Amino acid sequence: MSLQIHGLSKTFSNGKGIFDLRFEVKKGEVFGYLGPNGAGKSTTIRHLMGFMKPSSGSARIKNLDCWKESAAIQMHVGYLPGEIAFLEGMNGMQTLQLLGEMRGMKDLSLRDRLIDRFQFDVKTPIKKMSKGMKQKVGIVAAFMHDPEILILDEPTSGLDPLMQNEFIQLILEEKAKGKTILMSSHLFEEIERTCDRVGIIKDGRLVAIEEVKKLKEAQQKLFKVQVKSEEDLTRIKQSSLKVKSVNELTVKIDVQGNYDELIRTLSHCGITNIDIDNQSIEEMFMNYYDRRVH
Ligand SMILES: Nc1ncnc2c1ncn2[C@@H]1O[C@H](COP(=O)(O)OP(=O)(O)OP(=O)(O)O)[C@@H](O)[C@H]1O
Repeated sequence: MSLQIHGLSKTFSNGKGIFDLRFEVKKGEVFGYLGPNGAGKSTTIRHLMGFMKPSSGSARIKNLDCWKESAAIQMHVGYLPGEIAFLEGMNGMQTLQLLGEMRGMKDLSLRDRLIDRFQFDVKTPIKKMSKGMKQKVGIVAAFMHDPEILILDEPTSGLDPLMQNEFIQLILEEKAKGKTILMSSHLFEEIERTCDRVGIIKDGRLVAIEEVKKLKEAQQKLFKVQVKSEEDLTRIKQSSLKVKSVNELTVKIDVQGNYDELIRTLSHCGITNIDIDNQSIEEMFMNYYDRRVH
């Protein structure tokens, strides 16, 4: 296991925090960490980076305790914070140079390739940079030393769609190289395209851990079928199909996985049109967000 969270709890003085979190991220896995605002994603990540001491439980990376052995851990990890704090008065390149020196980096070729890839002017003073530009500096800083583990807190916030796509490609390349990645996100598309599993956190508690592949298999499809006659409608209503609504001769049918009954029933009907809507992964996640946790 690359990363283990075992009964991790942190209670802030206002009673908020994270409570008894338990999950693991395997070597070579991309794990998405999802949840609404204030759910506890950044707090979990801060524990992984050794910036916060747990109230109880532990976070471990490469079998090292994240609080007690944070310096050793940071050598293996690339970290992109949710809110990046930069030193005043420096430009992008000076910032990356300083961070590189702190890591004792000799080979700067990956850094320079990343700068080219994310297309930003490194000579711009940080304080004049837009949020997206600062985010790009942060991405380069997280990846430039080719770390084996990446911990990324909302990595694409502030990036435009083109750059979000570039970032997704970068994650897929790193994944192919066997890197272990934990990333928090609000963006379902980026999770769907990159992650093997997702953990869903709400009010500081983990409400679900799912394989993205399984989620996709469980995806519901809504068939909007227009039939020729009232008799066709009756045939559909009398079947075991899950009819969601009927409007004149158009019927909406929910289908999940099993298509046999749908095909059998429709084969006896006159059909004038069929449209299919896929339930988005986002809608599926929303079901988890709405679940009450006791
Ligand atoms: N240092 C702190 N002192 C008190 N409360 C805190 C502290 N840090 C976080 N919290 C609270 O803990 C909860 C979890 O916050 P956290 O920043 O981890 O959420 P998040 O899931 O990262 O949210 P977002 O998506 O908005 O970034 C929130 O209610 C937040 O207000």
